[in-house]
Amino acid sequence: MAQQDTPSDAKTANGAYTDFAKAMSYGDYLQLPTLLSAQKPLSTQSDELLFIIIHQSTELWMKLVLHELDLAIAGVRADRLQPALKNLARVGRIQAQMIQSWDVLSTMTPSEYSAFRDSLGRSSGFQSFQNRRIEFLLGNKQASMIEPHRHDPAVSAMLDEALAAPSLYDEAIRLLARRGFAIDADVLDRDFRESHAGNDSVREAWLTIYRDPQRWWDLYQLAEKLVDVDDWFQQWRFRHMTTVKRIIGFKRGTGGTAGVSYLKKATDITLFPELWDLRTEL
Ligand code: HEM
Ligand SMILES: N[C@@H](CC(=O)c1ccccc1NC=O)C(=O)O
Repeated sequence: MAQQDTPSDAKTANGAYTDFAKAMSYGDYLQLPTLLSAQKPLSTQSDELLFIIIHQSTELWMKLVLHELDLAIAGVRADRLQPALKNLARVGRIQAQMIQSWDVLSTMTPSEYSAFRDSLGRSSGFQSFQNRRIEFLLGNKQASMIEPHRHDPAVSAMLDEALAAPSLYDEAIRLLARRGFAIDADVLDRDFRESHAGNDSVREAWLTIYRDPQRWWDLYQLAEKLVDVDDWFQQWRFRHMTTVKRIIGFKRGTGGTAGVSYLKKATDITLFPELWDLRTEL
């Protein structure tokens, strides 16, 4: 009987196994039937498949970004900086992929997109709950962004929790305090539902670190990883805005915002303000 559960050792000429009636195959492990049946264009326009795949692959990368950011936040909180730096380095490489994917999408012309845009209804990336959780973990907090998710209790609970929790940068600032830097009490104990506003005591701490990197090497490395993430996030937002401009011009967004002007405003967002400010003073 056990013998029936054992796959045969039948092989091709180059030694590859061929019997997957009983053994786990590549497609089994990766759930490919599920993954590859999730692309359901609503129109007959052939470019809609590109549109769906770009979004789905970005959402998969976002899933990994969230996984790595959760680990990085927990690592900084527990004073385990080296593993957290590794998580952040990986986030950076994923962001590079996400930025690169705008070039693939830009092969779609306005004529091609307008042929299926109507079938998107009110759906929009504005309603990406993974993107919103990433923004919250990185400290860009806006409670109203949870409203489009109120119809989904599980998603809104997840976003409520992320909104109320200290961000990656809040944890980095708490670490500075644990290392002996004089950080204002109202920065350490604040309402985390709001975005962090630039603060002199935090800027002074980072300045001290950048003036003597050798002495503060791990904090200096953390700061540069944070700047990488902020820089690449800004680049992603910028490419989103320019790609949208070339595909829909200045039309309103399906999500209800003014469109390009909304996205352009978002390119000004700075997640870790003191880390940018210190460069002028150094
Ligand atoms: C033809 C391509 C695209 C167009 C025309 C487009 C257009 C827009 C517009 C106009 C908005 C503003 C909200 C609205 O009113 O709809 C928006 C938001 C958004 N889009 Fe796209 N988008 C495109 C591709 C993508 C892709 C590939 C992603 C990747 C997942 C994406 C993710 C987002 C996100 C996360 C937001 C929310 C941004 C924020 O609130 O800060 N978009 N998009
Ligand atoms: N907001 C876009 C529509 C859009 O791009 C979209 C629609 C459904 C799912 C994801 C989308 N991507 C990003 O916003 C538009 O106004 O054309």
